Amino acid sequence: ATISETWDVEYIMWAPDCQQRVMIGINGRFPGPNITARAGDVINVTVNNKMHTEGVVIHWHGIRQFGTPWADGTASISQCAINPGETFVYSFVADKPGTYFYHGHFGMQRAAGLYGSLIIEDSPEHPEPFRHQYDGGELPMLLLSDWWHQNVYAQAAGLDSKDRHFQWIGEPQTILINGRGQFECTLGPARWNFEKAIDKNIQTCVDNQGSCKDEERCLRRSECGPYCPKSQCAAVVLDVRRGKTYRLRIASTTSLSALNVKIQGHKMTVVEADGNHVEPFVVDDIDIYSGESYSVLLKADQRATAYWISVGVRGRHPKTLPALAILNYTDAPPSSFRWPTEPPVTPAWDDIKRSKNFTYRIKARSDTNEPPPPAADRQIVLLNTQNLMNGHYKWSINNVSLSLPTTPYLGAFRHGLQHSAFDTSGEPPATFPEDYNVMMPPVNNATTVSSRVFMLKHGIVVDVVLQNANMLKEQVSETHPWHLHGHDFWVLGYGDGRYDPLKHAAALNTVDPPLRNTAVVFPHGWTVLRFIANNTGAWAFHCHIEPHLHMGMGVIFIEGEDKIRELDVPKEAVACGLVARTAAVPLTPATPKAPSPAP
Ligand SMILES: O=C1O[C@H]([C@@H](O)CO)C(O)=C1O
Repeated sequence: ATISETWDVEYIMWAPDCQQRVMIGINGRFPGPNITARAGDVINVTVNNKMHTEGVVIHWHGIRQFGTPWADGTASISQCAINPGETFVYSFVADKPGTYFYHGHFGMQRAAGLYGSLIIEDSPEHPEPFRHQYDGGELPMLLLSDWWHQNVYAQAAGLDSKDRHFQWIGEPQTILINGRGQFECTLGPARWNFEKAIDKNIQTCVDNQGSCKDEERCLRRSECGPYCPKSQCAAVVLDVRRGKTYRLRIASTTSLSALNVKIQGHKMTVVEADGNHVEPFVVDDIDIYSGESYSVLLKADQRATAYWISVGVRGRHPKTLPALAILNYTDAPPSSFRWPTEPPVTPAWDDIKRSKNFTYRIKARSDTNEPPPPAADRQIVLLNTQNLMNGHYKWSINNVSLSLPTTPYLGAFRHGLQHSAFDTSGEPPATFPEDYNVMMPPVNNATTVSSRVFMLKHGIVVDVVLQNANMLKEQVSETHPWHLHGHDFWVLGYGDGRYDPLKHAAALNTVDPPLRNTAVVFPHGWTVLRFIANNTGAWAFHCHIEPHLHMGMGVIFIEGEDKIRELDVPKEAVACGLVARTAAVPLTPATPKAPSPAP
């Protein structure tokens, strides 16, 4: 089947946390439309850029884009930003079942609200082994994000400013669940919604479109600031029936925050991560980093009443209240209703040991496991450091901070213009000095910026060692979730301190490592990944923290250079910069070739 959507991307006034701001919406709403497809379907999304003053692209996070690298939606990498007033059609195959989302990938547009959920259901050709284990069906997916009152243009300007004018974005004002949160208000609006959930006689003040029907009544009911006029911030309610088991999809598109999801009185069985099956394991709560997704099985096996779902910040000193949603047993007799006491408390933000325990437990599912190739053809070591360049804060990889060219890499390689489009003086470094101490601030904190790329021969097996380090300040190192475009990778292992192949290589897991598209590197630690470079294209690999990518925390892989020259890249994907001015070969017509299935 073919799923077709037409989207107008535009600035909208919206109140995601009960306070109205300008956001980037799709078809007049935030978050954008939910897309549901079946594995093997073709998804066509026509994007009209209705913003007057900036370009836009949409990235389909977790979709590998085999044969359609120009549809990956990364500005300056896989395509030109769609100009104001212009249209671009994304057409790609929903290659495998799983929990995904989409988001803007130009500037900091994701943090401005440009995102939505993308669910790919299984099919006879791509069955999910746990599909018969949830007799209650699926609950609405929870897409988690964080929200700032300062707009992203101010955030970017602050990050770009020099010396003492540098402004870090700080902690978010509000955590959002499906684009809804309650600023500085833990229980008010959530509690109102809670009453509504357990007593269907209390009429909602919100119509199906999310606008206000009865402003006055809702204002009276609100316990925490003006609520109903901003009914866009009403808490999410998940309805269940006692005795049934449900599938709950959870994904995080946060700009910064690592989160933890805890459902009062209930355990969860983790079965899927980033569209891959994991060996089922039972938890009280789950950690989720930006860029990750999970499916959990949830059995409604408690007393029939209503329960809180808390989403709290981990990994950074929180200044943000946990977000709340409600798990509501619809078969609760009114007489059995009891206010849940307090929402459950998510684990301490700095209990890194607990975070590691959770992450280390994730393994490939034993009955569908496809282990990685036993060895790699190439190893790339990526040291992550915070640096200063002429007074500007940067994040660097082996002392090189990524700066994107104006001509997208894919277009430059397709048309043989790479030597004029960006720095082809060689690859960026694939290692760092022996004597670098990852436990200490950099001795020399200067860095360089560059648009250089790693060139990967088609089909080779690549190992990446992500090496974390101390920041500019002593005794501080942060967690970074790294996301790879165009691929899943096997996560072979994690460890503390500096990765030493002599000591650690033998202990890497090549038996049942999980396949993922996002993996964290813990403070002062390392993570080793393996992937097969079998997808011709230009792919970003970067920290999924929006301000960190903005500050240069990423690298580019060019795969199958000669095969890129043969790709039928649609003209409108890359007709900007040098390609528009000097394309040496004729641009192919605007009709994209039908996307090909995964190899
Ligand atoms: O890039 C970052 O900058 C700040 C801080 O190091 C400087 O204010 C922070 O926490 C980051 O992750």
